[in-house]
Amino acid sequence: MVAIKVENVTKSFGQLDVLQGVSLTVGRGEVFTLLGENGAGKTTLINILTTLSRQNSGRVRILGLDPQKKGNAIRRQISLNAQEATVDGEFTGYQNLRLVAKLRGVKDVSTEIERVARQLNLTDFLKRKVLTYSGGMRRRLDLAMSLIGDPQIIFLDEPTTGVDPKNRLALWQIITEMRDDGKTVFLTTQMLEEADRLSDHIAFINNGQIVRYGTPQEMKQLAQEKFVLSVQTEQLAETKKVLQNAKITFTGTTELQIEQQDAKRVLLTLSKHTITVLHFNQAEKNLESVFLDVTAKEEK
Ligand SMILES: Nc1ncnc2c1ncn2[C@@H]1O[C@H](COP(=O)(O)OP(=O)(O)OP(=O)(O)O)[C@@H](O)[C@H]1O
Repeated sequence: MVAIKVENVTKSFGQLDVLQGVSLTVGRGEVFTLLGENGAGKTTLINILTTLSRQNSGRVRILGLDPQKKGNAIRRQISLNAQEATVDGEFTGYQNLRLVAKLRGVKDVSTEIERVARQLNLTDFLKRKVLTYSGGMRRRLDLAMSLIGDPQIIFLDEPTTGVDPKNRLALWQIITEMRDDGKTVFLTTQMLEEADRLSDHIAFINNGQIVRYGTPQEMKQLAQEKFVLSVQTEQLAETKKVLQNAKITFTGTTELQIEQQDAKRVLLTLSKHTITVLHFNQAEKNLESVFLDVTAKEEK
């Protein structure tokens, strides 16, 4: 079952072509993560999917519905947790939740508030003004507001930005529970570890297009093979010079990352210069290397 279908969507702001033919499909009940550099167009796409903005061309379906024609029906079934927390500091947690519950037309408001407050561990704080909440508590309240009214798709735009590691782990747990509960979660994040841990599928957006798509495992397999070289500290400066002279590219400062195709040449060159190699191992593949590969290739 498909929750979100996007086909060839374009969006420009004046001369700026932000989305240049984006296509993607998100299945029901999955956590889907959109990754991309700052300004890549993630929020622009979320705004289109959540009926806040319209594409210039292309086709969008949310739960089979066209946002341009069935905006109200879609808004009843989705929620958006935008980058800035939308909670009102002068209200108590309970009042914030009640406001959203009323706006969403929830029938049994207090039962619904109890349900989401329990889910997000907020029950003890509901009577306090939000002004007195810590940042992490505000974020949890903000997430609780997204769960009111039992939406089928939850859009989370960088939900853990500015959240400390302990609360981040708690939010990750909540996102996993949302998925286990059958919800579809559309996530954007700058944190590659977050994408890796939570997602069923990941898409990279670059230059207005989806340039990679797959499971976290598949994405990591796409990373280029690299080798990590370490030499004695006193030979490090000389090693770098020797590699530069041999026109072998590397990254890193103490441990040097080398492209797979240069591996043999590195060992030959270093042995000619009697440089002692301490380690020369295959680098661990992670999402960061895919991200850097993608952006570097596009820049080239
Ligand atoms: N309403 C607008 N008018 C003009 N330009 C806009 C508008 N909204 C977004 N942009 C531009 O479109 C580009 C994409 O912005 P968007 O907010 O979608 O990026 P993003 O991937 O969400 O970035 P970030 O990771 O920094 O949140 C940026 O260059 C931004 O300045």
